[in-house]
Amino acid sequence: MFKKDEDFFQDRTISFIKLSQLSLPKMSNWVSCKSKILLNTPNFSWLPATSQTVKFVHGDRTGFKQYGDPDNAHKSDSTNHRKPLISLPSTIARNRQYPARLIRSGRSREAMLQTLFSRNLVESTSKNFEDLLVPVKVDPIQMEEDVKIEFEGVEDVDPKLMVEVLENFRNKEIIRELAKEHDITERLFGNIFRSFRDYCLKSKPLDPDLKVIFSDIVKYGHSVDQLFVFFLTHARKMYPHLECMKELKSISDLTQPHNWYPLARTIQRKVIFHAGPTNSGKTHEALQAFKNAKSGAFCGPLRLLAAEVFRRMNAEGCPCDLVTGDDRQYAIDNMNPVSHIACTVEMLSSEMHVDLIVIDEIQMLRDTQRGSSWTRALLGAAADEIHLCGEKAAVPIVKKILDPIGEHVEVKEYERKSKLVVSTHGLRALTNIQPGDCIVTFNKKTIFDTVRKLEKSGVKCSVIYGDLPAATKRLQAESFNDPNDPTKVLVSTDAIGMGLNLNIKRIIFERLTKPPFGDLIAATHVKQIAGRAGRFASQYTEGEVMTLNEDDMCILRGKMEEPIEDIAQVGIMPGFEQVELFSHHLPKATFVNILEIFQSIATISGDFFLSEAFQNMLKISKVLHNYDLPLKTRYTFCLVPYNIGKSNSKENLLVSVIERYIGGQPITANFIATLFRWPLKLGKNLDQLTKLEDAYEFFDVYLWLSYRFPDMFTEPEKIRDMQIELNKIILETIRVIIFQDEPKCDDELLNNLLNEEIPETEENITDEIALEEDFRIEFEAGGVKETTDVEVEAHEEKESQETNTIQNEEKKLI
Ligand SMILES: Nc1ncnc2c1ncn2[C@@H]1O[C@H](COP(=O)(O)OP(=O)(O)OP(=O)(O)O)[C@@H](O)[C@H]1O
Repeated sequence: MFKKDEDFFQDRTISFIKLSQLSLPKMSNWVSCKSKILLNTPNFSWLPATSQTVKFVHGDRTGFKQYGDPDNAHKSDSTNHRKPLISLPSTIARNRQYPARLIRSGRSREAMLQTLFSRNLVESTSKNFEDLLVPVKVDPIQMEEDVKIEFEGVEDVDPKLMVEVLENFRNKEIIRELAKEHDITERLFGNIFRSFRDYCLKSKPLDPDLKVIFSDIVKYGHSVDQLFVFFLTHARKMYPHLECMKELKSISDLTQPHNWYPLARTIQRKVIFHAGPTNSGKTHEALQAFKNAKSGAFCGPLRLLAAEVFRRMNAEGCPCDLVTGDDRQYAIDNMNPVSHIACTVEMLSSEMHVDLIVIDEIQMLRDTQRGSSWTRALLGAAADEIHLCGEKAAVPIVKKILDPIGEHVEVKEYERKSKLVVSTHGLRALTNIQPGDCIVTFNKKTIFDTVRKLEKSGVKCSVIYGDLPAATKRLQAESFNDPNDPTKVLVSTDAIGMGLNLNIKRIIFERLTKPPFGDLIAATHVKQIAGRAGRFASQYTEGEVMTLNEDDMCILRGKMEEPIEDIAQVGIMPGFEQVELFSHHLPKATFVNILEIFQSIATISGDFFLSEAFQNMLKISKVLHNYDLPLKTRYTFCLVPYNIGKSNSKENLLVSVIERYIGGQPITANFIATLFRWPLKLGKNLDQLTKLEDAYEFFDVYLWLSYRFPDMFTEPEKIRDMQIELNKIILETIRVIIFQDEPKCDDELLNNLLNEEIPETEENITDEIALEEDFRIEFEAGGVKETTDVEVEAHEEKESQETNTIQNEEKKLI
């Protein structure tokens, strides 16, 4: 923002909704006439550098005239004596993913999350430590009359005096401090004291040592402090963890993860960081070193990428095996492993010493779900030479993490090999699509809507999105890449963002927001996706990036210019050894309890965060809670890459498999076929397609388990055959949906729920009218068109009906 702009805001204390580099004033500072949004300021010199892309319009109430040179717009304004009119970027205004009312009220994303938390839609992740401790009941002694005689000789103390003594004990400051030193927190102290008092007052007889202490305190004025030893013994019976708190804290100390990898710590590793933007040849360079090494491992972020390296290495005369969670392929055979492997990062063993290891897309360290796998690979890779490839933003954190080990990081910087330009305009209409275009959206329904429109006008498309089986993705990518294939356009989610080499000429963002909260996508993400255009050595050597809607171009420019912030924290996850040690110290605790206690007392330094994968592990551990399984088996099952989320059917599938496992019966392909009522039928809509994809995902889970429990998951080959069959069904279903059926998948439930009521203040209503106006510009296959007032009313009517439906759904849910 310009200096003068800051002054402007300081004068007027206006608050902002920050949209990347484009800062808009709070909606209350925009006023609307019926069909336009006016900026309620005397001038608009405040607009930030990216403002040249904001559409400046002025004129009458119905027309939208655009100034070619917005920098001079204020001059026009001064001559015209009219307030300037600005249309909001349509990503914000048109996109219902970003709840309009929240934008209008200036409420933050945090506020949205709070709403979700308060509705229990998002689970709170970590519990208070004390909430997790289940006290063991310590009952007062109740002995038979004849046994009591043995203890006679020590005088009974008057219970009233005992109460007094206990009260003094409880209220003494030094006692509290002593308790704290033994890890007895205030809250535990209260619980323990109540139980201890009951024990002292109700035990018949009270054990003689304790009786003597009470007697001495009452008769001879001894200090109540003498009770502490008995209190502590009682506390440790109630809360066994108090006896090993030091050990538990030390096991859950995650501040020095480099010490978890003894083999890597015996090697003086040479670390080379290939840093640069996408398509700068980083991976290519690292792969040259990989090929020339005597032995090596390549760790990629995706199965597809690992498989690509596996194929490429073998084709280039470097024998290489493939190891992913659910697949193994060999240059020779499984009895003769070769010295090079390509694997997914999760599969890298820290107990295998090789000459050289490549860790691709190292910036994934910051990923909330999978980041811990990169941290593990970075610290645990047992090789003489480590090659890291990724964004420059990861260099400082990598150096910081490796510093305590004394490892120096040599940084090699790269420039993008081919040109990538941000277009001067948006695509405006699907009719302007060209061969080599890739439309990127973040919603499956939009993918199919878009493909249907394109196919209707004779444009053949490939489709790629995250849930699509890897094999289907590969086939779709191959069709798009093949110059002899009629498929010329790709419609995809951000699933293309990493590693895949695709023959893309232009990346076209359908929108720049991402479900479920409708956040604007981060600059790093935008650049990563945009970088797929114009790959070096591909069919298109120059790439271009644009948005579908003209109005979103300003945001895109801002994102492409935004510097990428250095990574501040990386993911971390405890290993089996730590969980095992915990369970050794807390033999009576359940596995769920062990994980929860671990999470609550774990110490993590500022450079790390506990991976969200830990939450998934916790979720699966709750599903397995009632089943009797050895610790290691339970732990392995909990690591299964299966995001059960809130899906009952996914949970039931897992339970069926576990029950059979516990019953000692092998989990055969036949059993799986029965579970799914195989053969599966062709789907006709998005819901049915999702079910087919879920089935494919479960087959992947089977394959994953078959490598861990080969004696029980006995028929991986048959499952692979079923996957091939299922892949055909999925491809055919996609075709059916595109050509015949209307998708029936509703918009994200969460988004609907986010459109919660906000008090209808005058300010909000004004803003609402203003925003609705912007919905008038809608993208259609025929291009940008202006809507008439009648259409606007019809649109408003529809919106209001939708709101009622949403509110009814909300009520039902609540
Ligand atoms: N020196 C080179 N000679 C031939 N081809 C190259 C060379 N450098 C890069 N390439 C090719 O250019 C494409 C992009 O290179 P590469 O994948 O190494 O880039 P990158 O910087 O790792 O990008 P990303 O981070 O997006 O994966 C690949 O197809 C690669 O094979």
